[in-house]
Amino acid sequence: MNRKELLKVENLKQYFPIKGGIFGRTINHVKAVDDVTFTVYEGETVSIVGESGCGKSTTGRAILRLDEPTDGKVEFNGEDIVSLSKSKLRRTRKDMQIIFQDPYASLNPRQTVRQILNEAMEIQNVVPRSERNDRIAELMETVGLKPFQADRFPHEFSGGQRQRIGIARALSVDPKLIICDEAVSALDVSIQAQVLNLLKKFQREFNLTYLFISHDLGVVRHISDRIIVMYLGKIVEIGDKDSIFKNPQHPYTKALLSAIPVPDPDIKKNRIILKGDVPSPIDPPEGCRFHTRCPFVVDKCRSVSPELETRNHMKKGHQAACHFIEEIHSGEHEATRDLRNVRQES
Ligand SMILES: Nc1ncnc2c1ncn2[C@@H]1O[C@H](COP(=O)(O)OP(=O)(O)OP(=O)(O)O)[C@@H](O)[C@H]1O
Repeated sequence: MNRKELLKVENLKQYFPIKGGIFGRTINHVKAVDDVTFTVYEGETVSIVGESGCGKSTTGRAILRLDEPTDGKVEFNGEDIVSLSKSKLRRTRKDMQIIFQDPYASLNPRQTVRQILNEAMEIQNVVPRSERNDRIAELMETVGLKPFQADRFPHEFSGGQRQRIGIARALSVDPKLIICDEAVSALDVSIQAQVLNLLKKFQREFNLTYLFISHDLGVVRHISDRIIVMYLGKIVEIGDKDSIFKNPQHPYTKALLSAIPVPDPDIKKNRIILKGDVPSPIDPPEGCRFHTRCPFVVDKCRSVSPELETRNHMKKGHQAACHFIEEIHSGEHEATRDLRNVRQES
């Protein structure tokens, strides 16, 4: 089946300047996103995962041009987003919505829900004024709220209900893509499940595409078709959900997954504890960015940056950026050999 490419991100870079000195000149840059390329197909959910600070949110913001990207290309529905004029961008934004982690911070506390939804439709000019109240009642019901609650203010709702309002606002303009930036992270687990199920239902009903940004691998496992793993501004692995969860290739992905708690105490996991902290994105390590924390590091990793690639034992579309994917997989990497020898000796 030929899937339609809805979003194409190519060599995206987002460097934030650091100003200093008495003249406030740019003295350095935070390389928050550094040469990121991926495609999102219509109707799928692609998640971006990784530790705090790896560049997930920055990627989402750069795609929407909430921050102007430093370099690279973002193509949405065949249109080059980066070179659009402000007025054309405003029109295209109708099709690309974002839901944030904290719905309270993103909803104007002085507006009723009706005003909030009205404003979204007004800006995008999607529903004639005379039909807006009907549309608002319909939207409220769609997200599991009562139409009369539209005359209440955001503080009169619970966290889960507020997130439903955030979703209603995104849906009000009939978008194609919704970027969910830690959209359920602040909610209780049971409410999280409700909101995730709602998002899945809308995806089927309205043929929506999601770019789902989250640090929570449990949530990501539930919602994703494909997963992108980021480390220090770069993609280290990309693949469909099963490939990533059942057959992770990059040592960083293996470490992330090994840290997920297992409910059954009889199941023992080989937890990979990463040494040290994530280095600064101002001065990222040479070669492979993960080498300072990698249990398999050898000299080559310190100088040569690995490309994303697929090896024979990997499924089509599954790529990882590590020089030693095959050796680690087969247990022939010198670090795995050393570990085995230690085990045999003891
Ligand atoms: N406007 C900005 N100016 C300077 N640095 C920024 C800015 N926005 C983000 N950064 C830096 O860019 C890096 C990536 O941040 P980003 O928020 O994208 O990470 P993240 O993976 O989404 O993590 P989190 O889940 O904690 O938000 C971090 O080092 C952050 O401090």
